[in-house]
Amino acid sequence: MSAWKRSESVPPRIWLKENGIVIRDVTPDLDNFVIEHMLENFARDEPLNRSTNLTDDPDSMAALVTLWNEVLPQRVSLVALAEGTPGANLEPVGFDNPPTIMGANVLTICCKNDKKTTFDSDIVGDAFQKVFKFLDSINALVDVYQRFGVDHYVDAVGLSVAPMSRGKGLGLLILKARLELCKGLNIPLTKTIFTAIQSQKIAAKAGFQVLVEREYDQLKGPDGKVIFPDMAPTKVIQLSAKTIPSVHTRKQLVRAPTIRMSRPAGVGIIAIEAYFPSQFVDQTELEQFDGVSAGKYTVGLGQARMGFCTDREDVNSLCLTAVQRLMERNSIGAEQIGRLEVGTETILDKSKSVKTVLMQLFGDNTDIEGIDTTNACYGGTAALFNALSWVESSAWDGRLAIVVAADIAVYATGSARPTGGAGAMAMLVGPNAPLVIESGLRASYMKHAYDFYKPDLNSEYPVVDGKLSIQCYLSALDHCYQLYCKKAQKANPESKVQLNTFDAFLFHSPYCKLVQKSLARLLLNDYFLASDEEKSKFPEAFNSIKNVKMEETYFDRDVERLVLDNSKQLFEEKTKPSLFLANQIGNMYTPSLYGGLVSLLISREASKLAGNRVALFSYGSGLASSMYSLKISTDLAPVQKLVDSLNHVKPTLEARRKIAPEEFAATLDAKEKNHHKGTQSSL
Ligand SMILES: CC(=O)CC(=O)SCCNC(=O)CCNC(=O)[C@H](O)C(C)(C)COP(=O)(O)OP(=O)(O)OC[C@H]1O[C@@H](n2cnc3c(N)ncnc32)[C@H](O)[C@@H]1OP(=O)(O)O
Ligand SMILES: CC(=O)SCCNC(=O)CCNC(=O)[C@H](O)C(C)(C)COP(=O)(O)OP(=O)(O)OC[C@H]1O[C@@H](n2cnc3c(N)ncnc32)[C@H](O)[C@@H]1OP(=O)(O)O
Repeated sequence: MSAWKRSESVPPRIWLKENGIVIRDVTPDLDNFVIEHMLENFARDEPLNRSTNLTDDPDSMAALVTLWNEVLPQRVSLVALAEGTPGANLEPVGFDNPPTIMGANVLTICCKNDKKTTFDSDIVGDAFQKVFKFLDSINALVDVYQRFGVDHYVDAVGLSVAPMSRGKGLGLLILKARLELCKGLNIPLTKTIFTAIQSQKIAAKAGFQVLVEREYDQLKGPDGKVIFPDMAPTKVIQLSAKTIPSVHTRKQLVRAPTIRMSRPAGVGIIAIEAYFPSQFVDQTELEQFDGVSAGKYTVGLGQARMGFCTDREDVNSLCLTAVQRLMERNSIGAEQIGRLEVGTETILDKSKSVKTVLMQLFGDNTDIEGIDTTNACYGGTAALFNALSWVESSAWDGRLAIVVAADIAVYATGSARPTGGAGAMAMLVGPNAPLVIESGLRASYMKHAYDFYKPDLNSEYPVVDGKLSIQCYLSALDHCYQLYCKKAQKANPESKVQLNTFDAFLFHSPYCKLVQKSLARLLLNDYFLASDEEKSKFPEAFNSIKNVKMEETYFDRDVERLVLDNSKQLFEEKTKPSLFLANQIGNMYTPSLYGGLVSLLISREASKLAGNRVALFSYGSGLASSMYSLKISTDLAPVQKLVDSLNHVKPTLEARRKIAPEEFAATLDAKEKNHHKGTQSSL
């Protein structure tokens, strides 16, 4: 039997929950129940067993029990239970509260250096021996270690669905759960000999590739007789395998020297949840109400609607809703979370963190690291970086992390008021993610500045120097982009990073017009970073800016117009789709950049997102900024799942209530009057 051992840092878990069915690990308390189920169903109905009348042979039945008893302690087998029945919530089962098993898949890990399995000949019955030897001969037809460049994989020692539950897609669900288990345990491949027509059909649906196929009626023994007669309706036996795309195989690891063996693979964002208030003010109506020229907010700032909170919501409630919905939508149990990070600049309490408020959602699981992180709009990114570092660290225990960025952005009356907003974005972080954060590629720029700050703790409103804030933002962008390009070039001298390197460029969005100017600013950077030969490929008009100094161009109208005109197409393709929520909700502060990510994900079909490389720029006044990048998985299924989980965003946004500017202003006045005057308990 294999020497492989499941790490104790991956506790027993539910791998899939769908249609009222839970597919979970087989824990020791379930072993005997699973064996009983397998004896009653698999031993009787599996075609080879049926053909050899295995159930009539007590020795063969005993051999099966021995086999299952040997592999179950590896703790990779799966059992399907109905939600709400004993064991479905991972609670222990016993003879007082026995589980009702709907299906099971006994699984084992095979390692390259394993000794060949042998069984005590005393207990090997004729039927078992016949089946076992035959399966061994099929296995010998292909060396999966060599073929897939792996040194271990998951194999099956019996798949069964109880007769009452057959014909409802449960077998496929079990195979899908097996793929989740492989991902969770970092196993790059699963292989199985599918002996029945039903299991061959579900294997094809789960994405298994047939490696070997033999027709039963052509398989004859030395006596010329068919070895397994009466196999109808099954005609063939298939040996099939499926690689787990987000788990790196040894071959892939050799090709990518930057990935250390000890790191979990594909660390990034697994799922994301968007929450925003259910009312908004229309920016055209706000222009009229504020008495400014028509178009100032809608064209000048590029904003259509601004979401805002009434006094029924605060940052705690925004975060509670976003985190709870993230967990529910993705069937994540409280026990699966080991770190929770909050990024916010909306301070309700000078000591108690929002994170501790969120602990109400985690029941008995009090072993959750993380706390709040604050620096203007940058806190969400700092929180994400913390979570990623934890997953890649020696402290990681195999559980997932949640990062939530949430803020209520409100300004005093005046030119900044139309640049408010509110919302929360919660992200599930872990290995084998569909959005993998690129490792070793981050550039930060941090500096002391008073462009936007909140010195008055009795007021929700910031003090803001509008012009300085724009200059700080654009200067931080220049520094981060240039450093990112430099670091990327150092890591890979053969490829130069430019705007065209990325399929999408996402920015923190204080207002959409600044983001358009920011993308244009990157074109200016590309020009200044270009060699003379590359510069000659830019439009001739760029010659006029050959000798200007970057730091003198923040408010230079001619330079701005030149780069804006020449980056229009790039903006439409790479950035505009990510401004959907920013345009409809406004500046959410910490969630703004992650609202950009959600907007990108809902802007096109999953097939057009798969494989995309995305750059992200995060900025928080004061100032802290970073540029980093992520790669969307080329495996369509997890990307599709992520995109599907965001189907609610557009309809929810459309269902918001429009509030007249008068009522919006009155709401903000009331909030201003009552700010920090309430009791200690959150609404
Ligand atoms: C807060 C953060 O999230 C951190 C950051 O990123 S800081 C960087 C951004 N800063 C902020 O968001 C701070 C808060 N907001 C503010 O202070 C202000 O809203 C602001 C500075 C952004 C704008 O203030 P303002 O005084 O209204 O600017 P103003 O220059 O008159 O108008 C803005 C734009 O609308 C245009 N405009 C004005 N009236 C217009 C009209 N009727 N039709 C079309 N456009 C019009 C202006 O030409 C200007 O465009 P350009 O920038 O291309 O010249
Ligand atoms: C790894 C191994 O152990 S391989 C051996 C598999 N295990 C066994 O044979 C044990 C006994 N059998 C079982 O427990 C179950 O039949 C399982 C686990 C194989 C499959 O269970 P379920 O998920 O309920 O399968 P279900 O009855 O829905 O059939 C799967 C597919 O086969 C098709 N199918 C069912 N019976 C037949 C048949 N007689 N002829 C052709 N196709 C059939 C079904 O239509 C379905 O295809 P569809 O989804 O395209 O409609």
